[in-house]
Amino acid sequence: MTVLTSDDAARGWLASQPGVDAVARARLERLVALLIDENTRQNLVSAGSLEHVWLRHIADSAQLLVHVSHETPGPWVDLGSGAGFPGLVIAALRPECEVVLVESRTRRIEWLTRAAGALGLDRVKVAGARLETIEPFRAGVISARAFAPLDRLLDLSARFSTSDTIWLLPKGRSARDEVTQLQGWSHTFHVEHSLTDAEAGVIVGQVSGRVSVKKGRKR
Ligand SMILES: C[S@@+](CC[C@H](N)C(=O)[O-])C[C@H]1O[C@@H](n2cnc3c(N)ncnc32)[C@H](O)[C@@H]1O
Repeated sequence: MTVLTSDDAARGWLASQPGVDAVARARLERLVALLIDENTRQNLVSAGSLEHVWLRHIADSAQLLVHVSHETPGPWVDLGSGAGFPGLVIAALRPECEVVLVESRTRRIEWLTRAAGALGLDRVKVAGARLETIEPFRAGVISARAFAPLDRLLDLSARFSTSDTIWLLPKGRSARDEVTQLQGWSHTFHVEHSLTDAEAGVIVGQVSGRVSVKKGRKR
């Protein structure tokens, strides 16, 4: 199991990924510079995490691409994008893919819009509203980092999912428990290990719909 433990290792890993050419790396460098600057004005990410920004935010986001193929159709919908993780990193690495960033806080909406513009990511759409109010559409991929527990995430966003939609959910240490305890959904979720944290997992899978849960049965 590979686990990256430093910014140097994270940058080396990124450079080795298919399709991550000099242009893509330059886009990520620019994103990091913009983030560090904006973080002096609003609290997008913790100051401590900026000391390891390539590991904690850039590689942590980019690792999701390992679980989809280049042909996986969009749009890629990132829920609760906040500072832009993972959504802006995905857009920077796959500029041809339509990426929808869902975010409700005004200053973060402004940041996401500005950053996407500065990076020339014209296939990024910032859906600046509460997720609950957004008209449903069919997502090719749904991602969400630090947004909501799995059961709530499904309740909020399954309306964007078809049985083909791939869900990619970086979940920290709770990943396995969240999948085990999930009830009421027919799904193929499993947990992949995180490349950036030995204790963390990424929930990967598809959802085919709700199922009824029988209550009160004892084995
Ligand atoms: C903890 S932050 C995580 C941000 C980012 N995904 C990351 O990992 O760095 C959660 C983000 O979700 C946004 N958010 C929370 N509830 C939301 C909702 N119902 N609709 C849209 N955005 C929401 C918050 O404003 C915040 O920016």
